[in-house]
This record gives sequence, C-alpha cells and structure tokens, in this order.
Amino acid sequence: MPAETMEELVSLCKRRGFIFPGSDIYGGLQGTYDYGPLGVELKNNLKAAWWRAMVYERDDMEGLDASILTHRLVLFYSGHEATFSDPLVDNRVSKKRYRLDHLLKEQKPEVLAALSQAMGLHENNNLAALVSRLLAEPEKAALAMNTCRVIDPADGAPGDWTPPRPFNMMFKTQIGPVADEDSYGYLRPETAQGIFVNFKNVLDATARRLPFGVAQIGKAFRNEITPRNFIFRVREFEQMEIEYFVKPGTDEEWHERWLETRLKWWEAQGIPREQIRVLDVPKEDLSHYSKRTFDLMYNYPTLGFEEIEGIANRSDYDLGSHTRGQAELGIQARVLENHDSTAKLAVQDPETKQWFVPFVIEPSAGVDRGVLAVLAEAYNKEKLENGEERIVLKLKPHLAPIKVAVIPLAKNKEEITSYARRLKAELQALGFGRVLYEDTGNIGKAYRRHDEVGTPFCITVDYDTIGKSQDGSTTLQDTVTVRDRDTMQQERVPVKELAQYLQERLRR
Ligand SMILES: Nc1ncnc2c1ncn2[C@@H]1O[C@H](COP(=O)(O)OP(=O)(O)OP(=O)(O)O)[C@@H](O)[C@H]1O
Repeated sequence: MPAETMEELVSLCKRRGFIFPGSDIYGGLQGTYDYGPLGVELKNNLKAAWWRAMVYERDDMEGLDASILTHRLVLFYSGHEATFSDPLVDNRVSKKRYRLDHLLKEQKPEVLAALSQAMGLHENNNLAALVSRLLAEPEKAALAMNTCRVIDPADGAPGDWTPPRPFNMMFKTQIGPVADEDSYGYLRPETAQGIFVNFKNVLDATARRLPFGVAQIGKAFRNEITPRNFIFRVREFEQMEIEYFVKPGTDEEWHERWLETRLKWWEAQGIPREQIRVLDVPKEDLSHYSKRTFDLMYNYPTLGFEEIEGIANRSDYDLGSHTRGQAELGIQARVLENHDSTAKLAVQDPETKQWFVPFVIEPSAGVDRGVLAVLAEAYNKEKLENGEERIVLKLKPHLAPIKVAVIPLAKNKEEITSYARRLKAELQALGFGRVLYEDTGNIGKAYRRHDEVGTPFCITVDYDTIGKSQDGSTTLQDTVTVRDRDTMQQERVPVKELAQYLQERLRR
C-alpha cells in the first residue's frame, strides 16, 4: 500500500538523506529543496529512464540542453511576459498572500455561491469563471470577497482582502555589468522555449522530417505565490519536456498517442494506471498557447489527485510566434507580430512545396513531482511475523538509489572485509548503478536501513565465503548470501554467477 500521508514521506526523505529544505542552516529559502545523497541518485535514475525511453528507444527524437538564462524577447514573443501570471490576493489583516484560485478552493460552497452571485455569475461551481470575473473587476471583487466573508485558511477568520491582480511568475534578472533598462533577461519558466528557438538549428543539423521531437531535461523557475506541499510546488524545479513537431491536421491523433505513451511510461516507473486520472482541461482553464491539454493527475498522499504531467497540443502557436516572415506562413494560432526574429521556423511540404509551421504536441513532466509520486507509490509499511514493523521502499530496481549493498559479516576479519571490498569493486564495474560497501551497524540494522531506502539486494560475505566454515567444510567457498528486499528471502549464490543473477533481476 502506498504512503498515506505526505508527512511520512517528508520524514523518510529527511531521515535517510533524500531531500532537505534549501538553505536550511539559515532558516530555509521557501520553495527550494536540496537533493541529498540518495535523492540525487533517485532523481538521476528517473531522468535517465525518461531519456532512455523517450530518446534512445525511439527513432524520431533528438536531445537538447538549452541555457536557463533567456533573452527577454524569447519570453516576450512566447506570450509569457504578458500572460504567465497567477491571480494574487492579499489579506490586510493577516498579511498573508494567496493565489486566488487556491484561496477559493478552501472556501465553503455557500461562500462561493454568494460570491458568484455578487459578481453576477449564474453558475456556483465554475471556479475558473469566478476567478476571471474577479480579476476583471478587481475593486468590486475585493468588496464582494469582504462582504461574502471569504475566510483566510491561516486562521479561519474572514479576511480584509485587497483587489486581486495578476502576478507574473517569471524571475527577472539583471544580465551583465550595466544596469540599464534593456539589460535584463529571465530564468526560463519552462524548458520548452529553448527548444522552439532552436528549431531551425536542430533541423539544419539533423535533416529531420516531420514528425519528430526534441527532448530536454532541465531546471525551470517560477515565482510561485505560495510554494507548498514539499517538492510538489516549488520555485525551482526540473522538467522533462518533449516538443513533438507534426503536420497540422495530424495533431489530434498524435496528442492521443502521446497520452498513451506517457501513461505507459509512468506505469513502468511503478505508478499504476488507476493512480492517475486524465483530466481533459476545460477550455476556460487552458494556457494561452493550448488548443487542448490532458493533465495527468496522480493521487498524491494528503493532496489527492494533482498534476504530475501536462500533455498539451500547442498548435502552431510557438513556432508561429518566434518565426520571421509570419505573414506568408498561414499561421493558425493568434500570435504577436514578430519584428525581431532572424529565423524561419517552418518546413516545406515535399509535395506541394508550400511552407508551413508545424503543430506541436508537448508532454511536459515534472521531475520533482515524479520523484514524489514514485516515492509515494513505493512506500510500504509492513507488519512482520515477529510483530515488528518495517518500512520498505519497493522502488523499481532501475530507480533504486543503491542497487546492491555488500556487507562483510565480521568487520574486524581482514580476509572477509577485503573479499567484500573486492566484490564491491567488481560489481560496481558492471555499470548497473551504485554498489555500496556497507560496514556500519549490525547486519539486522543494515537490512532495515536498506529496506527503507529501497536497495533491492544485500549481499553478505561471511566465513563460508572465504572457505572457513565452522564445520571445516569448504563447499560454500566463493558463495555469498543474497537477500531480496521485497521477499526478505535469502539465497546462497556462487560469486561467479552473481553478475548474471543481479543483472537479470535489476533489469525488471
Ligand atoms: N511550481 C512547480 N513545482 C514543481 N513542479 C512544477 C511546478 N510547476 C510546474 N511543474 C511541473 O511541470 C509540469 C509542466 O508545467 P505546466 O506549466 O503544465 O504546470 P502547471 O499547469 O502550471 O502546474 P500547476 O497548475 O500545478 O501550477 C507540471 O505538470 C509539473 O509536473
């Protein structure tokens, strides 16, 4: 059974060195987290699994690693400067700041009904419509929120609310030594734009034909109004994004295909289908670039179903926004007139010779939200036969931070420790991931610790291994005990068969 509460995960992550709060020794920096010794392994393994499946195992993908610092014109023409904002509202009494839609979600139905009525809306349960109406008439909205007694979730008391306003979430930053008006840029709010502005470069370098995709994993930054829920909503996070370029008219079919591909991939990471709901995002909630979006909503402990990945049909909006010569390209999306771009981001139909802007399907997954989901799903609390309880992370072996722990049974017996060290080095050289030489604590404690961090196999080197069995026999020489994390079964395996034994089981 997966984790029941977020607290269980937060506590395990801190205790075992997966994830720590950012800038912790100075009181923390809200919305930032640091990945510790095991967290970095898990996160790298998740990213590697994505890259393997989305790039190496397909024949229609290329990779990219674009810079994080981004020219302001990229984010001007992409529409982010004008529209990448969340609705913000302050409570003058508590001095707390909220994202308006999050605040409304915390209100009782009768408060929402009164507010909708006060704003002249006929439906009571259309949150998106209510938010946009409140933003459209901010002064009236503040009055209505105050008379309808909208509660501040921090103290449960009605707030004294300011007029709501859009808050741009991009981190603006000075670039270079001269602090004039034009020398600023942004930390990218999504990795996607780096792919769009490199479209022609990739095309020229690879001679790809439609349909094909470009994949990228990297950091993105958003000045979230209220970062919360551990690594679920943070200000610095990582995305695994694909921009898949297709011929207009085939976009809807490709959108459905990518939905299926991505659900399968999450399943292979240990997240069963029934734990993910697909939300066909209502029109009024769509981002400025989207023709249609499927949100994959994972059932997070404590939070319930929340977005882990968005799969958007971005139409020809992005390439159309960034291309030069817009007028001749028959762009379907509504885009800003571009006077600055130097590249034609379009392709030529091989038959008609007509130039056109491809449509884009974008599966965009959060690495951090992925790590959280994988941890939640793997977390198990088990009652043992002796009445004790064990916590075990049943991670898929390819995601486990440590694949194998090699444990010498006696820490002060040189023959045993040197055998174990040699074995560790040999297994490490096989290249299936991290192998740990483990000589802290007694063997029972080592097993518990490795259960908790998801190590699939513990290997013990003992007196039998070095040919010094108590009964004087040498039949078990050069064999070791291999303990399976999930079944807790132990078997004796000849050392010369270990490589194959582990490789077969770690691949699963
Ligand atoms: N603040 C964040 N912290 C962690 N991951 C994030 C954050 N914002 C977005 N992501 C991840 O990036 C993915 C794609 O970004 P997208 O712009 O679709 O998110 P979003 O719809 O703005 O998310 P939300 O509605 O939860 O704010 C999301 O599915 C999520 O996994």
